[in-house]
Amino acid sequence: MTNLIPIISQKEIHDRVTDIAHRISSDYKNKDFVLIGILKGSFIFLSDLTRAITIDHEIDLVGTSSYSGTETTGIIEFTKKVDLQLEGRHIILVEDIVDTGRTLAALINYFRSLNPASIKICTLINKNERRELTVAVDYACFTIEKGFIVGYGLDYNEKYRNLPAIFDLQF
Ligand SMILES: O=P(O)(O)OC[C@H]1O[C@H](OP(=O)(O)OP(=O)(O)O)[C@H](O)[C@@H]1O
Ligand code: HPA
Ligand SMILES: [Mg+2]
Repeated sequence: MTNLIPIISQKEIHDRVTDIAHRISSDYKNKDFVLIGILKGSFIFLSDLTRAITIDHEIDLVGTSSYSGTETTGIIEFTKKVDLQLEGRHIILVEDIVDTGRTLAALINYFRSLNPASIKICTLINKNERRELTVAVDYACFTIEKGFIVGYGLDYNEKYRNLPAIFDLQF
């Protein structure tokens, strides 16, 4: 038996995503920058974030996968690489959640090798309880201590991504 406990409403998500989009719009004024969504989990956050940013930017997507159930396998598989040329450009990696930090640590290594002008991290949820690797998060909509989170793009074994709000999945 699992239970879905509501923790963040659609209105709270909308308000925070709008705030972060405005901060990015101000920080990147007159800069050439690319939002890079990390699939699959970021697809809903990315689509709301990009539409709330008020200045020109481009979008690319990278895919990684490492979770089985609620645990990381520790192996970050790349399921899709980027298409755009990123050398000399400012990039913002857009995540749904930073948990152990392993996915972002692997991605930062990959993106550094492409010689961008800068790399920043934007996440919907920054979750501290299981952090193993230090990741400098530049923009976080929500910081939470613990739980396994689903909805608004986040899944448990590929389910619940379609839920419009954010829930703690309890077992
Ligand atoms: O900080 P970590 O412990 O590495 O966890 C965070 C990563 O795990 C999830 O991806 P997942 O591998 O489940 O792929 P998905 O986005 O397709 O669900 C999530 O979307 C993040 O990318
Ligand atoms: O709490 C989580 N929920 C969904 N996917 C995840 N991937 C890492 N942590 C999580
Ligand atoms: Mg997942």
